[in-house]
Amino acid sequence: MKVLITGGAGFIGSTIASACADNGVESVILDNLVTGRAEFTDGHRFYRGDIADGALLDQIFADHPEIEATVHCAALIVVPESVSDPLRYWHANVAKTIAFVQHLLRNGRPRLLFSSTAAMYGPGDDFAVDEESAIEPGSPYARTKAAVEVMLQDVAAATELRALSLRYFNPIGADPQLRTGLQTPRPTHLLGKLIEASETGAEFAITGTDWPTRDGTGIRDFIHVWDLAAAHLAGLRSFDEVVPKDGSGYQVINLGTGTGTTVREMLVGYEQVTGESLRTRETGPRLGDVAGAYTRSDRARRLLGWTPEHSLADGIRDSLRWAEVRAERLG
Ligand SMILES: NC(=O)c1ccc[n+]([C@@H]2O[C@H](COP(=O)([O-])OP(=O)(O)OC[C@H]3O[C@@H](n4cnc5c(N)ncnc54)[C@H](O)[C@@H]3O)[C@@H](O)[C@H]2O)c1
Ligand SMILES: O=c1ccn([C@@H]2O[C@H](COP(=O)(O)OP(=O)(O)O[C@H]3O[C@H](CO)[C@@H](O)[C@H](O)[C@H]3O)[C@@H](O)[C@H]2O)c(=O)[nH]1
Repeated sequence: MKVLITGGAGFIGSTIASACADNGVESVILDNLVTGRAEFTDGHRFYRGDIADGALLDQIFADHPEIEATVHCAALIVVPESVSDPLRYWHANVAKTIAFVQHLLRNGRPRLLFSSTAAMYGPGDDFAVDEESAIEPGSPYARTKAAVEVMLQDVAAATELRALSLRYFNPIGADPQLRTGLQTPRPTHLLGKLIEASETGAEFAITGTDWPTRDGTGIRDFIHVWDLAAAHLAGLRSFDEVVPKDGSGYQVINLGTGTGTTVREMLVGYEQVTGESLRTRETGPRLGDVAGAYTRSDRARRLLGWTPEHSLADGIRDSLRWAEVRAERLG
């Protein structure tokens, strides 16, 4: 099998490409390198360019008529940036994805897996959400993802397009073989900040201690990126059963572990893995922060036959291993 991966030079897309390679699925990567790294495409066929470039897409499909499906990871993903520059996000994530879908249909490529986000769920009573839970995206970034989902559903109902939206919870870790990982040197997410605190000896700030969670701190569902990649492989292999030709042409699946982990629990987990004790301080929540969510859905298991195999400790360990080699790998 051969697949097109947009955003395959980024964190998640490159991990999916590695998982595909390990399982006999060939990847063709399309990425404009706005945040991605050319090094991450090593070993794969790589086209540097934009998802909205119709002539380039026609060329790719002419060069690779065997491409059976597309994994669409390309997007801008920084939440605060989406607040300060929403037009850039709507253009990059929505307008360009509309153009991209037009190019797919023109080239007769109806199968699409879309990288969506659990950040679009509204706050539930107990933080556990399934695919039918209320969609209340809290940022322009999450709204662009929700808008693309609605667009895909409409287009799938009227054309040959068939789309599977995969709503990721919070990815951590790296490819266990460390071929790729998170490319940013100064990540702002929880685990990145824990690693930074242990590297620099600075205090780790617990941002938000008044949420209605079991210990007052934010709660998330941390999913190992290698498990996420495995779910895409399962989605590619079972695509025609999961999104059958004779149905609505659209399906959505949560990709999380089903376990909620609070910030304090993550801190304890980190200290257990490293044997370190971090200095901490407590502050108010970050701008735009939410209490958080974890999945309670078994749809991924039922439809994809997929269950996550990596523990929280595995994710912490692989993030640490990648942090050690990142600079030397990326220069
Ligand atoms: N990382 C997360 O926490 C998270 C959570 C939920 C969903 N997602 C989604 O997963 C996908 C991948 O995220 P990531 O963490 O790997 O981000 P990333 O920034 O590492 O990867 C995105 C890739 O897309 C490329 N790209 C962006 N716009 C493009 C365009 N117009 N044409 C071609 N290439 C383009 C970038 O160069 C980059 O390589 C995104 O769609 C994101 O919204 C990520
Ligand atoms: O130094 C820190 C960093 C984070 N947190 C807390 O940790 C929790 C999780 O934060 P983070 O790891 O940033 O996850 P999210 O808030 O869910 O946001 C991330 O995950 C989203 C969904 O995957 C993406 O859309 C965002 O871009 C990405 O920042 C929150 O309660 C934060 O307040 C701290 O206490 N201290």
